[in-house]
Amino acid sequence: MRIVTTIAGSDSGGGAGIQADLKTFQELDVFGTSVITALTAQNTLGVSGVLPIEVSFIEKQVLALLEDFPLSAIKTGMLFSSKIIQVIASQIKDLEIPLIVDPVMIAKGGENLLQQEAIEALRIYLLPLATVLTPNIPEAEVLTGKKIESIADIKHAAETLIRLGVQCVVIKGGHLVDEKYATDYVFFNNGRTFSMQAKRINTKNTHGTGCTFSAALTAFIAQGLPLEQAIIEAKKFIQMAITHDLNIGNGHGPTNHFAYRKNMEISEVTVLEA
Ligand SMILES: Nc1ncnc2c1ncn2[C@@H]1O[C@H](COP(=O)(O)OP(=O)(O)O)[C@@H](O)[C@H]1O
Ligand SMILES: Cc1ncc(COP(=O)(O)OP(=O)(O)O)c(N)n1
Repeated sequence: MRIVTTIAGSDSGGGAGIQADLKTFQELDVFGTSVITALTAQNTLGVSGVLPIEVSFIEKQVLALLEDFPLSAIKTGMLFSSKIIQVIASQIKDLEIPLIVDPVMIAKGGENLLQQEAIEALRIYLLPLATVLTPNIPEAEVLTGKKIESIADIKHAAETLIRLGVQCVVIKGGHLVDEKYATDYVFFNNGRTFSMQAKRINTKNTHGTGCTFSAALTAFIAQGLPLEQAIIEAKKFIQMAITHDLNIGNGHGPTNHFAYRKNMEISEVTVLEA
């Protein structure tokens, strides 16, 4: 049994954050552990409160895991502050364990999940450690300081992020204006690049899509899938989860973490070579 961990914030509503990650891990047959960086009071309508955990206690959680578990992969999500980022980076920097960094910044409702002052810390301390970085378009814009309005801009953003030390970057296209497809763009530090195109599902229930995608990627990497295959399989997982979305709550409902295991419907993901 492969063991993985997620270092992220708790979503009381269960659709994103630690809860989405652990559900995804369970569905993909890896044993999930967690380090909670912050509590959020959250539901499908939005975030009504954020309570960061004391940095020394976050450090303690990481230590507790490292002294007992041979982790096969580590994922980070909501990290909230520069102090939290620095402590986590120094605790994991010498581990030779794949690191998947989902640079969570803003919740769907617009609430800040990462303080403004922490962006530089992400760039300096965490990105150089990342095996895979999975920004959405607004996150890629913030990390590179440049607006993204075209495929050429996506490519430039990826080049900038790779120069910061990231081995592979998946720029997710959920926020792109495209009625037909949800396309994600993948770039490796050896120059290899491809994109993944899937039918855009017309639904408001997309809470936690980014967390779920990166958690699935973490699980597939932990299972030993080659990186390229793990990324494509994670895209299939999220496509199924959105296709069979759950109408839970009154706002943006969660995705369906059960769908992939139940093999609910073959949902096509087309890989396009650059
Ligand atoms: N309506 C949709 N239909 C199909 N796939 C989607 C849809 N919205 C987002 N996705 C996919 O979900 C994943 C998360 O993307 P995105 O929404 O951009 O990230 P985040 O949740 O971090 O904002 C990506 O693979 C993206 O292409
Ligand atoms: C605790 C917590 N972590 C992350 C998020 C953001 O999740 P994401 O997958 O980007 O989905 P949306 O919030 O955009 O729906 C969160 N909301 N809470």
